[in-house]
Amino acid sequence: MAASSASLLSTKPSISQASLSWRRQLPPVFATISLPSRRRGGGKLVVYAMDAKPTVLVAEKLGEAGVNLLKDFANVDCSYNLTPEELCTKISLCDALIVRSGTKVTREVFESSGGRLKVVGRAGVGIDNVDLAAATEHGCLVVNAPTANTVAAAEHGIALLAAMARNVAQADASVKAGKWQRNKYVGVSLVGKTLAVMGFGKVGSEVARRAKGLGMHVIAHDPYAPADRARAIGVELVSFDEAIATADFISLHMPLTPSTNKILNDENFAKMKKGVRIVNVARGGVIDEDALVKALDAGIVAQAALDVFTEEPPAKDSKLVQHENVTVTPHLGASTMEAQEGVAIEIAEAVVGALKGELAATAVNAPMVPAEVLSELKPFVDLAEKLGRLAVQLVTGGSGVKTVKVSYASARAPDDLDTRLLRAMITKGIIEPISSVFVNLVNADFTAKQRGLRITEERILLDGSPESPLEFIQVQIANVESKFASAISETGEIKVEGRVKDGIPHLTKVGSFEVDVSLEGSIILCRQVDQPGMIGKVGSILGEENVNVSFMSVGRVAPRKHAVMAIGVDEQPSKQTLKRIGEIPAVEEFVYLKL
Ligand SMILES: NC(=O)C1=CN([C@@H]2O[C@H](COP(=O)(O)OP(=O)(O)OC[C@H]3O[C@@H](n4cnc5c(N)ncnc54)[C@H](O)[C@@H]3O)[C@@H](O)[C@H]2O)C=CC1
Ligand SMILES: O=C(O)C(=O)COP(=O)(O)O
Repeated sequence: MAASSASLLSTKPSISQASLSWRRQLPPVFATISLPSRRRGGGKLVVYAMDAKPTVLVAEKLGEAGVNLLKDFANVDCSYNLTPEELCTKISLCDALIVRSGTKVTREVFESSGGRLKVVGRAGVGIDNVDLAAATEHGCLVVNAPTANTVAAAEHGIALLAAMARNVAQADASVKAGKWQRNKYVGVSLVGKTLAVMGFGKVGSEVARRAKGLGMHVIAHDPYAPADRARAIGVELVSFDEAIATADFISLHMPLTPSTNKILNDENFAKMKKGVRIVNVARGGVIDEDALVKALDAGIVAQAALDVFTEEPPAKDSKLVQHENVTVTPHLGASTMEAQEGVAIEIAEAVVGALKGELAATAVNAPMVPAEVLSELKPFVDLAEKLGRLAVQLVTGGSGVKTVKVSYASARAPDDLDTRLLRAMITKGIIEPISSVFVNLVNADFTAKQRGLRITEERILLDGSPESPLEFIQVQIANVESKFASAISETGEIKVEGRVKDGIPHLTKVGSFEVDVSLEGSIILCRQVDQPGMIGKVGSILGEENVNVSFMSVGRVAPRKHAVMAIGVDEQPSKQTLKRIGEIPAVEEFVYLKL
């Protein structure tokens, strides 16, 4: 009697039963793929032998501990330096992909995966190299490892700050070239200088803390950071203009987004103090690199220390890289032994968890639902999908399935019930039976919007003890006709309602008829004139046709008037069986619904 359950990341059809996992069986063959690329001599790439385990492609160097964790659960293919074409070719055989900043996970990658790719793990923080919109549209979860390299990045920022101020890199090159230029490489002191930290998140605040230790006066700009967190480490949050105009040193720590793209540009360099020094361990794209070269040449910017570039690696003849007042490193911020081990474990755990169907705490493009909330909601997740499936199968015509109202009846306070998961599963239940797309937690809202399906949610507040998160869920589809007229409620919508009883989802209302049938197997709904012997008649037809009945319930308006009988069946009845049921004189209408 295990409840079959919806899969959070499942492809269609949902395979798993009694769990939230979605593992797919893979064909037990070797795959040999011709590569269009010139590299590897245009040869053939043997991908790997496959078994029932999922396959994880690790496309960039990942710490050993992480790879070992992955191997316990999956086939792991470590293939580095793939061309975009090679990546697109391989990806159709992979369930997960792990990258760092050096791999562009483009829309083509998702399109080439043919729906198999279920999770992209970014072994680090910045996800600007992953096309998130495409991932979401393809129902692919993106997870990152946001904490394990924070200190490494902050330490690298401080290393660059000090190295720049004291010309360490330039002086080193000069000594190695046989020179001894003590006067040329006189530096500037850090103590007492103002450092503006742009982006006061994890890395930015660690940089600020360390810079305070060096005796600097630290200010920060971050439109979204709480002032009390800054105050707690003695940092004042200021406006963007104030930060760049008053700083002796500027250290960049914001993500690359459309609003931070080239945020340091001609206009903003012009507002800076002459002789300002800039450190960038965030993303190259936050600086307009041509504008920086101009500002360096004009002496507005005295020096820059850069770990990141718009194009990586930058062109060999890049004026910026070659500039004598610029110190560069090849995107080393996260590259410490410790950080790489930490990041590898963090991402491997997140990817394995996602492949098991668990919700990742570091999901970038899906709601994060804490484990305890998830386990509480699990039977309702199943109920939600099944109600969606039932409701949509009752539709026969009208203006199309466009407006769905979901009501959640609960004694919990409204902000104590996270309905995103339930909404996603109702959407899955509604869309999948009538289309070829697959829907999961990641792409549910997107898919609904794309199909013009409007899902509104309302809460029905109940009195009583809020032990269970929900009493019942109602799904109503408006402006449609039903193939089972009795499913239309007094207000004109198709309406189904369900509850969870002993952990099993039950259908408890169809239109205005109360029924009670567990949502397992499939269901026959039958409206009849309420009279003795009906249960026996239908039951014996099903018995004669070898269809096992798991549940039967009758809901009636009043004795001897109309009743709706809900019959749970384990097997799909043949057309002949259904015809025989329809021919029972008292049966007014009936419908067979697949769960
Ligand atoms: N060079 C390297 O190897 C590494 C680079 N990074 C990069 O460092 C950056 C920061 O990483 P975390 O601190 O972990 O991220 P985070 O998300 O903790 O912090 C980013 C902060 O930037 C703020 N922000 C967003 N838009 C802003 C704007 N327009 N102006 C000012 N602040 C803004 C956010 O509110 C947030 O507080 C990211 O770009 C990340 O990719 C991180 C680790 C290693
Ligand atoms: O975590 C980040 O955002 C980084 O920039 C680190 O990049 P990496 O993993 O070293 O390629």
